Amino acid sequence: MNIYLIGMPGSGKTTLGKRLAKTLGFSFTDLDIVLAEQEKMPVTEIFAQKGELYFRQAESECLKKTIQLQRSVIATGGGTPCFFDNMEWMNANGITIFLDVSTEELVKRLTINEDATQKRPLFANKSVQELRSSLETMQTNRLPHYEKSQFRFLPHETKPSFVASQLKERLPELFK
Ligand SMILES: Nc1ncnc2c1ncn2[C@@H]1O[C@H](COP(=O)(O)OP(=O)(O)OP(=O)(O)O)[C@@H](O)[C@H]1O
Ligand SMILES: O=C(O)C1=C[C@@H](O)[C@@H](O)[C@H](O)C1
Ligand SMILES: [Mg+2]
Repeated sequence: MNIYLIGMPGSGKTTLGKRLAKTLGFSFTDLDIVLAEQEKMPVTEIFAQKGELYFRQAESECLKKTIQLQRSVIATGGGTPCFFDNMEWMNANGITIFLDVSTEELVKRLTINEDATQKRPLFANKSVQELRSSLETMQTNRLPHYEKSQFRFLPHETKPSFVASQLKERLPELFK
């Protein structure tokens, strides 16, 4: 059984994912990294060279291959739950956790330094106002998908020990 972390870019999937994996004794997998390795180019390049449709199809295939993993905390891409049957598939095959972070908090996190903005292709080269506006639109469109997750945590609730205890309380059979 794998755990899928879901949420907007900057919502903390990688940060929590690595720590939660350690706490639970699971491995950690970053779907964007697996996809980049498979395609032999960074996700920014896949978008730029092959377009979004190609990216989304490859992403979905890559997601489904995670069925082969056991006991892994998987950070999904920000858009993963919003395409094809990905969200339903994750709910049917694993535990889904939505990291629910406000637009204002995302703006802060994504503008904290140049690196934070540039490494996220959907937001590079935007003013703070443009960034806020695209995050707002994106979040509104994506929320109906994210909300299908089985668990939802706000930023102050993402201490790995707390998340682990909530998972064990609701799904004790999985952690025996
Ligand atoms: N609970 C938290 N409270 C405050 N800051 C946080 C929290 N979790 C993560 N951060 C910070 O927010 C930023 C984004 O976190 P992270 O890279 O883990 O997000 P992500 O969801 O993996 O993003 P992406 O989808 O782009 O890979 C980092 O600077 C991280 O230190
Ligand atoms: O929010 C998104 O649509 C994306 C987020 C990243 O994790 C990558 O999966 C890619 O840059 C697309
Ligand atoms: Mg990440």
